[in-house]
Amino acid sequence: MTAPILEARGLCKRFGGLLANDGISLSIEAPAGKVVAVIGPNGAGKSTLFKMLAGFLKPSSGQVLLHGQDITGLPPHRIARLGLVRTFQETTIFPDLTALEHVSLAQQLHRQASDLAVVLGLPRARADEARLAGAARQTLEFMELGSVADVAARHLPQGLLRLLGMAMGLAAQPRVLLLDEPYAGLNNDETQRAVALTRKIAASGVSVLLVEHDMKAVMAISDRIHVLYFGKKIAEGTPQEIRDDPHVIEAYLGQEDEELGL
Ligand SMILES: Nc1ncnc2c1ncn2[C@@H]1O[C@H](COP(=O)(O)OP(=O)(O)OP(=O)(O)O)[C@@H](O)[C@H]1O
Repeated sequence: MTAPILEARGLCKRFGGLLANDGISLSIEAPAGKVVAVIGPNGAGKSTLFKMLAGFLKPSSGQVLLHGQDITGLPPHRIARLGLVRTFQETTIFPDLTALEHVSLAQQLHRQASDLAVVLGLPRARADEARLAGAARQTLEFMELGSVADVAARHLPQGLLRLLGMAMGLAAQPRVLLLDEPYAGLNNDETQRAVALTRKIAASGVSVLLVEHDMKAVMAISDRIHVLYFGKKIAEGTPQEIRDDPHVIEAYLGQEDEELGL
């Protein structure tokens, strides 16, 4: 049997007296290219889970496995090199750099030539430079950002900045891409565009794990959904199963800012 693409086993995170994640287990099974969502009311522990998966927080206990390899507690850059990449947030975007420069920067994570070879201008490093420049443009084209490649980030609207963040994640050539609230703050058209591009990413063979409050988008895009509530996982299933789950409906009752799209 092949190992799951990504697996969390009994992840716990304690902040003082608060158990923000209480034994969370989930897995993304092969084949690659699925979209899996983690939902839950505010404070349920979704961001904490994501941070542990990507190495930004050390679990109090539990394990994270990527393609069967234990990556628990590794730093984010090592996890990214192994293929699990969390998208860049707007705070990682530099106003004066162009879209292309952002993707090129993100690629540095995965450059094959050693830094020394680059400094010495060795042929292998120069060949790498050319290959990377081509790949950066391709990534922008893939995300339908080709026409704004040379536009400074300060001139890009929110919807395109979000796509640029995804393009930067893709530049690291992930096998699993973690998207943290990819549609938050986007208008309807921007959300539809971002959802379509998320699908395109998954169709290209990259497994996508996302945390999102926009239930309409989550229900439309997810193959599988995991629901957190006060640090515990209370449900897992297809969008239809989640919509019909009485525990989930109960957890969401009284939430004013979120709807299950029932
Ligand atoms: N660094 C921290 N120190 C102390 N408590 C924290 C820390 N990070 C998160 N928490 C707490 O852990 C709980 C879970 O927070 P988390 O951000 O993971 O929830 P969430 O589901 O992502 O919420 P939201 O949907 O509002 O982003 C909350 O009660 C939060 O206040």
